[in-house]
Amino acid sequence: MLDVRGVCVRIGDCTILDNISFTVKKGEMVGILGENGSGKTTLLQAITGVKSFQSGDILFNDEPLEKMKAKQRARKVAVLTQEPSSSFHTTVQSVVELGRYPYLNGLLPQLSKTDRMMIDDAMRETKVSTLAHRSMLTLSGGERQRVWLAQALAQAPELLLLDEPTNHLDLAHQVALMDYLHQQVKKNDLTVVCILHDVNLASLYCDNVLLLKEGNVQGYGETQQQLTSDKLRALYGSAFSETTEPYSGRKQFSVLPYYVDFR
Ligand SMILES: Nc1ncnc2c1ncn2[C@@H]1O[C@H](COP(=O)(O)OP(=O)(O)OP(=O)(O)O)[C@@H](O)[C@H]1O
Repeated sequence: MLDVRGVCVRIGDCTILDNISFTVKKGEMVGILGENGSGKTTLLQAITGVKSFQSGDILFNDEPLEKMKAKQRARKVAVLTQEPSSSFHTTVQSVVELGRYPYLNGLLPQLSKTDRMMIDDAMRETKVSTLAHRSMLTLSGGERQRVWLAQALAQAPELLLLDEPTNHLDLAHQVALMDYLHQQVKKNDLTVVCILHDVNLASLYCDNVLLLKEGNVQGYGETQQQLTSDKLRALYGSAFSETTEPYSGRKQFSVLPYYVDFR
């Protein structure tokens, strides 16, 4: 489905991404992990065409993404960025409705019954229906985050790219969001590529993880194989202890404070 081949991004003399390659299959959930400044957002921006890359290819179902027309691409790929602009006085309902824009045609486009149904579904799933008539300016950070997610879901993409989607969310909403995405991946074959700072959420939910360090791939593959305390130490420069979550059998990590002698 998504094939990133040898992508390099340079800004001035600086190499931000160096020869990045990985493949994501339909119906997979992939986490991108790495320290601040390692190039995670730049990679998502290269995939969405916001940032140009100097070499390499990014293919979606064997077609170069950058050659697709904007509307065609928006029907296939939706993006939830880290800080979507929200400094305007518009209602939650209108923001989510914009998710259907790639499907509208004509000079005076009208939402169809299907469009309305998809908007309602997305708002219900993200629990923002009761906020429909509120101005975006009056929402909390977590509520706003859920509205942007509703917009991305209303777009009904095949591939959903998320930059730190659990940012601003409390623990219950983080798990609810990840549960929902996981369900969409497993039941509806949605493909998700998701930047996460929470290694434990990545371990619980992602099929594969991509480990990025200073613009290079440190590892890519099955989550439980990639996530080890040694690899995390190399990735983040901090020590981690490892346990197994008894119900899912998945690894969980604690970052160790300096006063713990872990050697
Ligand atoms: N326009 C630019 N000019 C110069 N450097 C840039 C530019 N855009 C990004 N960078 C640098 O590229 C590097 C990667 O940035 P990026 O935002 O992709 O990191 P990230 O892994 O998403 O970080 P974070 O976890 O902090 O969000 C950083 O060092 C950043 O300062």
